[in-house]
Amino acid sequence: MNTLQPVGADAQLEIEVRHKSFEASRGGSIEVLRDLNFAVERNEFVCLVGPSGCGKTTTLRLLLGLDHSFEGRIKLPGEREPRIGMVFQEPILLPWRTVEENVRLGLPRSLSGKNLDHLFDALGLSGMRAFYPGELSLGLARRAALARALAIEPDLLVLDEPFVSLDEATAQQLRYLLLEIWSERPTTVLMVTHNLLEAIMLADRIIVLSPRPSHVVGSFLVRIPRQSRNAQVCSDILRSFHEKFPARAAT
Ligand SMILES: Nc1ncnc2c1ncn2[C@@H]1O[C@H](COP(=O)(O)OP(=O)(O)OP(=O)(O)O)[C@@H](O)[C@H]1O
Repeated sequence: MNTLQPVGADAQLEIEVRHKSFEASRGGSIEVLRDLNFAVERNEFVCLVGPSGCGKTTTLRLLLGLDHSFEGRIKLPGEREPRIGMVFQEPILLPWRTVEENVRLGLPRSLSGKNLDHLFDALGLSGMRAFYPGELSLGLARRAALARALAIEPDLLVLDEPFVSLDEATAQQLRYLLLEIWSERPTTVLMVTHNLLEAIMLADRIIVLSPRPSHVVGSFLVRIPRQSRNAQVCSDILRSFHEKFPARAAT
């Protein structure tokens, strides 16, 4: 059984899943996770990568409390009820509410009067606060979903391929925006991605999962400061990543 990945004493998030399976449609069960153990430090940005179908989204669903049928333990940040911001592949916005209303809906009472000018501005949404989701491109809808996740000042940000199926220029712009906002107010982030270069650009650490039943194969620390991670540096880091995870790097 592999142990928790060491992250120091300040672990904010601890995942210890002994076993998680689903009923298979043709009978029997599919074991998805077995002894999946890792921790994420306070304000650490961690990307989770692994082969398709290995259980990344399942892991996020367990930690979000959307699925309770598993053996193990999950420790979330904070002593009070943690505030968790989440962005999934599909930006789930209420179509009958404006962008601003969608963002404000999620605010806890203590932040209900919050001035959101800076956030909308930083995400390039200032002119679209009164728009309805149906009037937004996918890229803008993703920005609105990010705004909603960040507005609550989350203790934990959970991102499931938030930039997938965007054109590369839009995706890159959103990655920069995310980093800019996150640098102003760092928080603990767990993000699933298939894009290793994206993980290298954003993460402090990349956790690599095995095929099903999934466990942690290892971690890759991205030690170079983010401001120095230009295209050449990222491709050098990618080479080191592939050297460390030759076969398992496929995502
Ligand atoms: N509700 C469910 N019922 C049955 N099987 C499920 C259910 N949800 C997920 N699975 C199965 O569990 C496995 C893991 O799914 P999951 O979506 O977590 O993988 P993933 O690593 O996020 O995949 P991808 O990278 O392709 O998005 C898959 O084989 C999937 O078919």
